[in-house]
Amino acid sequence: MKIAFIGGGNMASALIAGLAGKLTAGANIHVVDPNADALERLRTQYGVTTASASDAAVSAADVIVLAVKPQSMREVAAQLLPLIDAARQPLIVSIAAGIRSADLSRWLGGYGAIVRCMPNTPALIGMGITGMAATDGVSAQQKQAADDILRAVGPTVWLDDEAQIDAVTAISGSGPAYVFYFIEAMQQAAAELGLSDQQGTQLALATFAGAAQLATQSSEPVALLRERVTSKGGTTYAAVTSMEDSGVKAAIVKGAKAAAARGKELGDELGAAS
Ligand SMILES: NC(=O)C1=CN([C@@H]2O[C@H](COP(=O)(O)OP(=O)(O)OC[C@H]3O[C@@H](n4cnc5c(N)ncnc54)[C@H](OP(=O)(O)O)[C@@H]3O)[C@@H](O)[C@H]2O)C=CC1
Ligand SMILES: O=C(O)[C@@H]1CCC=N1
Repeated sequence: MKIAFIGGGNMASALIAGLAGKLTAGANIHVVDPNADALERLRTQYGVTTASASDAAVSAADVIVLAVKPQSMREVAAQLLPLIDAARQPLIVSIAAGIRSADLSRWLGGYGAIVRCMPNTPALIGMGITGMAATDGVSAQQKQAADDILRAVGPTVWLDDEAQIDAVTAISGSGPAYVFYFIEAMQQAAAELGLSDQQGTQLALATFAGAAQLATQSSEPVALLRERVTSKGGTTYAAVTSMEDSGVKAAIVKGAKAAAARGKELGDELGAAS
């Protein structure tokens, strides 16, 4: 399978790390990005081919992954339009937050074979997760190809309704940042309680990894696992009560909803701008 990436930034690099040499040889992956340094790094690390602008190798691809910022998608679609071989109908996979398939299709002259998806950066170590939605013009074979690509970096979750991608973005697309934010808070607390940076980081990271694995492997609800840590009148009770009093859970729910709303707003703004 020949795959072309338009945009070779953070998320494309994470996907390429999982794909190259696994699903397909690095030489079958072509990356287009204006940044020479980013392209040099991708060539050296994964053996991909590169170009500073869309070229014949993009036309020859079976799958074209659009991995540029949402604000660049319309311009990228215009650059891509003359290069798409309508007879071959390559699959277009968009990972951009907010951008709806209907708008992308319109920018590509009514193109039908589009899968919209929302991966996340743990893809870099093969531990991503991706929400996906296909348009009606996507063949079963193309849907399988999109699934193969994203499954190379973690599980995939297919959605019946593309609008749910904004919710996926709010939970797993942006989610790694919330987890890092919580880890940063744990690191700060460790330092303020007198532990060294190295100790605080080791304790916080192992606690996150252990708790996430325990929750993944357990058949019991996460709330019950939390209760098991929480002895009556003990330290955890003091911590969780203080966090509840500070509205931590409500703030996290509100934050995730803000991410979903921003996804929808991006779609409205950038789609309406066409
Ligand atoms: N980062 C994440 O965790 C996730 C991101 N996404 C989505 O992935 C997309 C990319 O995000 P991310 O990787 O973080 O962004 P980056 O800014 O890291 O990468 C985008 C890259 O595309 C380049 N670019 C801009 N215009 C063009 C063009 N016309 N042709 C080719 N390349 C171009 C940019 O160059 P320059 O910098 O010079 O403009 C940049 O190197 C976004 O739409 C985002 O919503 C989805 C899931 C998770
Ligand atoms: O912050 C963003 O807009 C992108 C989409 C999900 C993660 N990063």
